[in-house]
Amino acid sequence: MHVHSPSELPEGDPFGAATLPYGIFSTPDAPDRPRVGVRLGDHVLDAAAAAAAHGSAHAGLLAQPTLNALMAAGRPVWEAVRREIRGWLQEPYFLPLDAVTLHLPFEVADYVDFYASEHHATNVGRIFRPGMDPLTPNWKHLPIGYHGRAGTVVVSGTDVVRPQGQRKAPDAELPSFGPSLRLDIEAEVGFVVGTPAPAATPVPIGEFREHVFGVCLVNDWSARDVQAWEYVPLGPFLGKSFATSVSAWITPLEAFDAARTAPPERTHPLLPYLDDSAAEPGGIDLRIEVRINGEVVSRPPFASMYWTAAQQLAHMTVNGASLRTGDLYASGTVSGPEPDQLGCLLELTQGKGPYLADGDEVVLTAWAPGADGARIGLGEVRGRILPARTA
Ligand SMILES: O=C(O)/C=C/C(=O)CC(=O)CC(=O)O
Ligand SMILES: [Ca+2]
Ligand SMILES: [Mg+2]
Repeated sequence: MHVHSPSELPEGDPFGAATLPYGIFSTPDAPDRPRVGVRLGDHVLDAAAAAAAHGSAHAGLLAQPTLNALMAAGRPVWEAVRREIRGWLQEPYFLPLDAVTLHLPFEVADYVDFYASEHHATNVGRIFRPGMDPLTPNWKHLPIGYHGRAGTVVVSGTDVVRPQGQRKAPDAELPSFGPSLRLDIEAEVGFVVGTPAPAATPVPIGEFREHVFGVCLVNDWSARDVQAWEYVPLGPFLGKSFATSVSAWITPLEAFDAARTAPPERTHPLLPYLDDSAAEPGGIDLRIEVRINGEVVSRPPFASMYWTAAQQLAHMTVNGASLRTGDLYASGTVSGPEPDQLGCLLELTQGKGPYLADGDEVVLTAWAPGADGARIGLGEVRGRILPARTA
């Protein structure tokens, strides 16, 4: 039942031979045998079958139901496997993408969400804290983040039930309980940790590549009414923990080498552990598109992010916190300087709404320039809102 991949992909296909993202798939005839697949165009390489047929030393890693074993194996193995996969692209181990089921690609260990877009932080600060400085005094000195809920990270295509909770309108005397009336999206880019790090051994900026396996798209669904009432003084909690969607494909970090770009100029001196002036350019020129019910509502530019993923990893571990295979950290909402580059409805509607309605479907896509005119895609992250389950 395997087929050959298409020998020619359309020019500029974001899933060409320069991308080759990893995912976990199963087929209808073997639904309980999820395994590693690699996307090429609109086909999936059955990497487990190809590895077994070739007697690859990595066949065991590719027959797993999650990417965690491969991710834990470390960069030399990641590079060896990628070389092997390139050698299998002309072979008959492919399945049509629409004939497989895609699963959550890795077991999420911890989930951290940052707040790294200066434009987003400024806009949200103005809306949530009018009359105060929109950027808090720490913002330019450290990448602000919070710990999210790893167990509610879901794969693209999973429906999202409208959350319920406490919310209090500014003019109401008391809080009330019910379905969120301000359900929002947050367009973000996620980084997936492969190589773990023991406690008390901070990961310097220069070691980012040794630890980060790949990149995905993230939609950090946010109930703004719940969030605005609950977050003082400890930050986001139930307003964001009900669901976080990730793409089914994890694109290897090195696929973005040609898209590396310098982050915006730093306006404040950085402590040495965050100083990236001598490191490889930490930004990535990823262009995101946000669609709601098929219509493009925004094009957030990831290159505009103030804090880089390498700085975020250095900051996450500088206190001695360990890293585990499967740790996911997201960039924070990606918003650019222009009104059509904002990464959430809170900003796109200047806090006035409308927010998501039941039945709305949100799709995030993104691509970055590769070498020789290629496009490097991130897999889409798709989610539809289902009505709240009220009693
Ligand atoms: O500034 C606030 O009070 C709230 C900020 C957010 O909701 C943003 C958040 O989750 C972090 C991010 O995605 O940038
Ligand atoms: Ca977020
Ligand atoms: Mg979330």
